[in-house]
Amino acid sequence: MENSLQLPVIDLSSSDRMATAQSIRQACVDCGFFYLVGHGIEEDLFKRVFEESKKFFMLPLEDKLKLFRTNHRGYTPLYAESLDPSSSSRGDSKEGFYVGPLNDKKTGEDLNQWPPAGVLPHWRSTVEQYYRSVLKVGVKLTSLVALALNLDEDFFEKIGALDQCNGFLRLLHYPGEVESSDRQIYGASAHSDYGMITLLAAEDISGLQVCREKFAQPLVWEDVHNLRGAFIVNIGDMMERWTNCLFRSTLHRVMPTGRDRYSMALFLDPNPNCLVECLKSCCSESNPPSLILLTIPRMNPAPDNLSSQSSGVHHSSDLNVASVVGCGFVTVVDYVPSKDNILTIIRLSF
Ligand SMILES: O=C(O)CCC(=O)C(=O)O
Ligand SMILES: [Fe+2]
Repeated sequence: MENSLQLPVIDLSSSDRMATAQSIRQACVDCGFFYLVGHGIEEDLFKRVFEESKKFFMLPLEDKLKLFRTNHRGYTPLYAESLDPSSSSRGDSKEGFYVGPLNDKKTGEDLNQWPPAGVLPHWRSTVEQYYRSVLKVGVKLTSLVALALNLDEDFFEKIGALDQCNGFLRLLHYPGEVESSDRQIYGASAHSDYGMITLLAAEDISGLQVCREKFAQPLVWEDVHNLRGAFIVNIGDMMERWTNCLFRSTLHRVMPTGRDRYSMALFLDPNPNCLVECLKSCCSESNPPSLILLTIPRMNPAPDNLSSQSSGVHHSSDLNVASVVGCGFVTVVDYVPSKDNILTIIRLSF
């Protein structure tokens, strides 16, 4: 049964930071999703960046493919990925364009790819302006998230999570017309996001759904509607891990609506060198850390086209986690294959 979900509204501009932090805590514990208003980004900037995004996706495929994703930046064509590898669909019916950190502080180089200025003259400046603005909002929000966890507001900065700020902006286009198929087609199949927080801006077309109980059967999906001018914010897996599952990294997906849909997601990920471990304030003797990280040597050869997968529940044929841990109830939460090892994050139920 599909219902509509009323998300709480958080005002980033409120002067009562403690009250705002408390509302964020409630939202993250209840559902892991909320609307963010008072963020200070002008409507005109959203409008301009959506216009540029549409211009890019309207280019001939061969031009877009010249910017095919490398270094996690650039174009990903329709059906190129499936966020839920267990789904039987042919791939997600969406195309995207990733923009990473604007310059690498270590090397000074910009690894991003940009459409040629001769083709889209305002593209780079508009997208860069939006990237900087939304990243600033995201960083400001992390200080409130820290307060919401009874931590110092610069906690995530102090532990290095925000070093060389690892924000990835993804422009997305879900075509209105999808191939006819006897299999279910998803715009984005069920997944949770990997990082700390995600800030999503979507045009006024629905399609986003969340499932508040990712381990329930059957899964219940609820529509999330757009709130004009607001970001839809959600908690990612790393934040769930920091908080010992107190803050929820909620399963979500995008369904085709029959109309073209454009959205842009900023994924604020922790710096890759930052150790994400259960916060002291989120565990105790009676509430031990419930997510455990295991590195298991591979028994089967790795496929050539490895990509890390992390979301929802994954089952792997070449590992038997329960026997490794010797514990009755084990759910594989994340599953990150590499050439020689499988990094697996499991949830223990005692
Ligand atoms: O486009 C949307 O509404 C959601 C996109 C999303 O969930 C993602 O890319 O992770
Ligand atoms: Fe997502």
